[in-house]
Amino acid sequence: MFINSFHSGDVIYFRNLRDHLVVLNSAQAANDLLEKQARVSSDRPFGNMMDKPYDETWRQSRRAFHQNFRSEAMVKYEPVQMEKVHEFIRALSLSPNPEQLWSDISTFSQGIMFSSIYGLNIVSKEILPKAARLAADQIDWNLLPGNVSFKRLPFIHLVLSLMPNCQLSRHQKKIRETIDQLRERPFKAAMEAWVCKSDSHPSMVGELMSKHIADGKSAQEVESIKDMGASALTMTATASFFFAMSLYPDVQAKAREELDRVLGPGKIPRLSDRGSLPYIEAVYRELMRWHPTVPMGVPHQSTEDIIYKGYLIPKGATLSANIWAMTHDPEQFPDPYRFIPERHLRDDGKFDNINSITAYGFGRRLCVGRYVADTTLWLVIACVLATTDIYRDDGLDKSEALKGMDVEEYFTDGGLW
Ligand code: HEM
Repeated sequence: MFINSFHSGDVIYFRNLRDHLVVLNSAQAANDLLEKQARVSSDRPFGNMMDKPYDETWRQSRRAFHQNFRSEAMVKYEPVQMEKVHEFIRALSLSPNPEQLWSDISTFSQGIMFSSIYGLNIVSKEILPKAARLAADQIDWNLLPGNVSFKRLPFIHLVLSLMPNCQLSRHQKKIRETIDQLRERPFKAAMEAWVCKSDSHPSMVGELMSKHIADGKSAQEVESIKDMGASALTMTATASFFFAMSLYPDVQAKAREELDRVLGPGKIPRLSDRGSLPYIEAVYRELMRWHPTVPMGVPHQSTEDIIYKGYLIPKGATLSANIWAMTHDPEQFPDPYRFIPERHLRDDGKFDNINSITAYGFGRRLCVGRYVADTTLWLVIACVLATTDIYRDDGLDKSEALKGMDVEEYFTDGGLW
């Protein structure tokens, strides 16, 4: 039986134009459908900015990306990460005003990704940060269930090309231009820099190119990693961190106490200090829970009919994991709207593996950049807390900052901007 809409507690189904849309509201449903049924739920629906089909090209690029950015490979990027974090802290201390902060956060997040993926040292404080901000807006819009359903209408591309000035056509054009700025141009620049041997950082493009020259086989791998830039997400997470710290001065104070006690005052933390700084780790985990960067996940698509709890989820259905609902489940996280790092501290002093951080998604499509995002965010949190006092600049007493304030107003449906 196929029905037009159903709601089975943690799973919602509805139809938009020709799209079958399924929203998974619990970790259990996401686990049942995206992990256990990964063989038939790992495609991507056509039309959003991350719509790589589940095929051999995806497998190649995922393998290449994983080899370069798996947990054990992270150590080679630490010098670049530290250099960029230091630049960022210097920029904060030189121009500590809120307007400049957004630009510094964008430049920093882009800087790390462009160094480690492309081996490029970006100097522009204008074009790329602006493009990353635009991408964040567009990812926002693209990832909400149903927002790209119009792309499945027959002849829609022809119709849009005949109406270049309608709002939808202009929006699509803007997306193409942003992708060009963030993906194609840096890739070309990286290729040229590699040919000129001017690249001094270890980088993914550099390594793949060397491999390509050595075995003559991986040109397609090199080409395919163009799609692998998602630094807008690190950028929005970093911005959320500053926002959270401005609201929770008590968390800042506890974090600073731990840093001073364990490392000594004035010492800048390194990744090797991570295991001895549980409160900083808990701040990072809470940041990923409190405002997950992609609250509705990146949609998956079923490649076969799936029967779930007696309902038919048809082949081609879009499956969106409602990460927001999962990380705000009051049964699992009491008082879920408050930023409480202590909820992640356990008696045995251990933390779950980062693969279990819900914000990084599910199954075979789990964020492939999670280790680079994880180490970058940890470093920025630890280093900023060790050197910078973050507070609201609106004359409010720090302890009064939260009273009567609607925190959610500061966020869009998808990300932060
Ligand atoms: C705060 C940082 C980040 C968060 C919260 C995040 C989250 C996510 C999520 C939720 C997905 C979709 C998973 C799914 O389909 O279930 C994803 C996919 C992906 N992420 Fe991330 N991400 C972050 C940073 C990054 C970075 C820095 C990179 C690149 C260096 C990256 C590269 C990717 C790629 C390429 C995919 C698509 C994987 C695929 O389709 O196979 N991400 N990410």
